[in-house]
Amino acid sequence: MRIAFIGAGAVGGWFGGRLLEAGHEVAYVARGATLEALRDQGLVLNGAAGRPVSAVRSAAELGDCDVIFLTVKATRDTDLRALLAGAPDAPVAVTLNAVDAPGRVAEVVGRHRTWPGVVRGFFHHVGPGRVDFRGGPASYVFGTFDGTPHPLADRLARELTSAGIESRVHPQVWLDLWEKAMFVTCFGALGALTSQPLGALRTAHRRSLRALMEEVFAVAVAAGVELDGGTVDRVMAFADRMPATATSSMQRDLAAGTTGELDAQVGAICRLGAAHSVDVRLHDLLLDVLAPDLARG
Ligand SMILES: NC(=O)C1=CN([C@@H]2O[C@H](COP(=O)(O)OP(=O)(O)OC[C@H]3O[C@@H](n4cnc5c(N)ncnc54)[C@H](OP(=O)(O)O)[C@@H]3O)[C@@H](O)[C@H]2O)C=CC1
Ligand SMILES: CC(C)(CO)C(=O)C(=O)O
Repeated sequence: MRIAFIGAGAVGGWFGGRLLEAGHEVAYVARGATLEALRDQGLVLNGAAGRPVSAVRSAAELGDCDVIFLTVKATRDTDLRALLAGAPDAPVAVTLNAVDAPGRVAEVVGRHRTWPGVVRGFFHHVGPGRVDFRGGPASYVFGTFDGTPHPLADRLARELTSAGIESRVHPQVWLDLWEKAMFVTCFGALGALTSQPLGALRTAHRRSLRALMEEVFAVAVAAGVELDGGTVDRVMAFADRMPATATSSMQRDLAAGTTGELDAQVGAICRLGAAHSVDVRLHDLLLDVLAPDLARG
């Protein structure tokens, strides 16, 4: 397959690198030092030798491809319309940790071309064109926007799995998207507040972690997402299985002094809570403490 990635960071770098190793044609939209590094040294996974890969400045330069992965972060500066301008007419597989990201992509390319998806695994962008995998499942669960089967989606799932990224098409991908949000938003924000990794959050701060997840559950249900009653237990059990030293990318961004995806993750829960009259006071408090400017709008 010919697969494009908009964003050559942790997730885009790892996924593209594995697909390259499996013999697929991969092209990146990148910028600055990452663009130069990809052109000069190729893509480096876990410190191995660089693999040559195609890299361009904009989606309009990509040429035909089967699927476009959107692998940028959902920060306040992320301009999806600009990133997708002139992109080839292919499905856009979304990897962003933000429950409203697929809807925003669909506003640009249409629902028929938007595949919401969920990445699991701990990927680190360790330098321009350099990515490390630091454990977890390395998986991608995705689906079409309305759950309609699509042969190309089935093929992508097979090819990703053969390339070492466990993948499947989920007929109700929104359930998984919210389940992932429950994990990453709660552990990332609580981790940022306490400056602790997952191991401490699921022990010393277990009650708070669970209470945050219960707020996300209530918002999802109020928004019409039919999560089952065992969801919070399942997400806590997932948190128990992940590495104790794990931190979320949002937590690391906050520690580095930027708000990163705080608005797209915590802010989204606050906004949806307000829209559906759900009490999300813990999320409101986190936003207020971690980024008072964002909380004030
Ligand atoms: N990292 C992880 O383990 C996981 C991340 N996720 C989610 O996946 C998404 C991507 O995260 P992650 O890969 O960690 O993020 P990274 O910051 O590592 O990668 C994003 C990349 O997008 C690039 N980018 C941003 N804007 C542009 C632009 N206008 N043109 C070209 N390139 C651009 C950045 O470039 P530059 O380097 O120049 O800033 C960066 O290389 C996020 O929503 C995250 O929450 C989900 C599961 C796991
Ligand atoms: C926590 C993690 C690694 C889980 O996959 C993640 O999604 C992130 O860091 O953004």
